[in-house]
Amino acid sequence: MSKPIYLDYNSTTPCDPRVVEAMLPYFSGEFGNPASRDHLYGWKAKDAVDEAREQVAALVGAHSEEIIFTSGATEAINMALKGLAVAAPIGKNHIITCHTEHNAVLDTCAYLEKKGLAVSYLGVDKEGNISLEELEGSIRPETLCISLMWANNETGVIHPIEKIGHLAQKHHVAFFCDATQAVGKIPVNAQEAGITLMAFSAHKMYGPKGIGALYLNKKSHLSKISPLLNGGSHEHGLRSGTLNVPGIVGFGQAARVCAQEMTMEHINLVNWRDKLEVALMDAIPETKVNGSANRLSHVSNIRFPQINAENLLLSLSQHLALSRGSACTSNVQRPSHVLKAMGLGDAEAFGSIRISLGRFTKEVEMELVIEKLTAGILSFSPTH
Ligand SMILES: Cc1ncc(COP(=O)(O)O)c(C=O)c1O
Repeated sequence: MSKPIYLDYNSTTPCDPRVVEAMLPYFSGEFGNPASRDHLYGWKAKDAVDEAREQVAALVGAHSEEIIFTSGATEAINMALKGLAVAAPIGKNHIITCHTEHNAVLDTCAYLEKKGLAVSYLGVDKEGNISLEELEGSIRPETLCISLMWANNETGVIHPIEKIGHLAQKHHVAFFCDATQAVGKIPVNAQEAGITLMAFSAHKMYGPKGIGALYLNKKSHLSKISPLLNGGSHEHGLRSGTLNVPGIVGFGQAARVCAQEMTMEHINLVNWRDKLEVALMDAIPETKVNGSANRLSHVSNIRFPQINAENLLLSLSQHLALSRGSACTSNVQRPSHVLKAMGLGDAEAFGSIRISLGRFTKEVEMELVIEKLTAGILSFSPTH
């Protein structure tokens, strides 16, 4: 039986074969610990980590010493927000974020609220955009940090990052950005965007799972954080623990390939994504794209009238691997908090699916996707 067509690249991406090839020697032959300073095994591992750090830094407009390796974006987000809160000067105890952030940010903010910090949550309009006026009006003398994502994982909607960075600098507030869905997909330059700290993850950009990074702008006094993990003083004392050398090498290789190929990928994916949307809107009346204005080229969050996305995707699962939004972490079916924040009702949110294309999507697959989706949706329609 052939595998279903994978259309869930925002959840995770397959490791690029070039990434796997680069990683393989570091599991057994070159197994050294980069912290071993007294022999060749350690030196070779350190050289590989140094090179990968440079590759990752180059992709995001950073210097290599500004990259701290973590186990993924969730850890980097916790490290940034909790680390800032612990290291904050007395009286700096307010964070500004947004209702449409990933749960890694929202849950960390909820934790910090329980610890006594104040958090302001910005709303979004029906396209998923924040208001810069609301953002600036929310900044208080005690504001420690603005935490806003680069691109949304459910809709692909892109925030005006440079303008947010400018506001943060104007008011001397740290700007933490969850750039997990943007890095490797669109040009990201943390320094030019005025970002103080930034989280991202290898498995969203054709690298391995279990490795990510936190960018810390070394020039900014606002980037001071306390570590979550104490131990061997790895990563400038900010993230102790023996480094995941194969993962780091894979991350570096993934960054190198993305830097070379992301512009071409964008051109293909935006074409196919748009064709898909037009075909679905033509075939099924009242089909609407959620957050269509300014978004990543490979993402479509689309809603159909009178369907239940969970049932639809289950019925199509033999042919298509699609998702309802963010990967489900519980058995409870709740409407997407992102779509609700954009003003959708429960039924509209439950009737929405996320299609995310990627590097290994083929143009010839699009016909089958359109055919299967259209037939599936029409078979659920009560008038059919
Ligand atoms: C926007 C965003 N932030 C954070 C994360 C968490 O990333 P990781 O799986 O590397 O912890 C994800 C993954 O779904 C994401 O999409």
